[in-house]
Amino acid sequence: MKSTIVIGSDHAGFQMKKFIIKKLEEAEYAVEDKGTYDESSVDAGIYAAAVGEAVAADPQKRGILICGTGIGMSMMANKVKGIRASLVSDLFSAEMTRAHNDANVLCMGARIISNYMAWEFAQKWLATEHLGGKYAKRVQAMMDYENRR
Ligand SMILES: O=C(CO)[C@H](O)[C@H](O)[C@H](O)COP(=O)(O)O
Repeated sequence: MKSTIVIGSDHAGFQMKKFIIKKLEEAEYAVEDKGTYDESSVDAGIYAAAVGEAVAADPQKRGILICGTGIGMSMMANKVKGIRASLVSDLFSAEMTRAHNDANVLCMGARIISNYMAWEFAQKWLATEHLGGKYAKRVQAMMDYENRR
């Protein structure tokens, strides 16, 4: 069964988010949209936290966050315990952030890449499994550090 995708954006990412939701639904993913719901100016962190908390609460879910650059979204999402959010603007990183880093949230910048690039990266990210082995040990070390703090 396909993962449920929890998605969020600020005003700068709103149009790209609409495009990605349509593509996800066409690809038969269940989508939970945490907002924002129009192009009025908002603070991205609210939506990053909402998506991060939903993904942290359910390991079956994956998150996608879109703002102007993806930077603020990734910073905020990574403050949620259990979240490994990656800012991606190329296909290789989209693959590696799953294969090596087991990222559970994908962040992209609507002022950096096109809608079609974002969908290519999202598809690659969703289709790639974590490789486990030495990479799982490294991810676990990261999570152990988070849990000790
Ligand atoms: O990093 C960001 C959010 O935390 C963004 O790139 C925002 O989308 C960007 O800062 C929004 O800028 P605006 O001038 O308010 O449109």
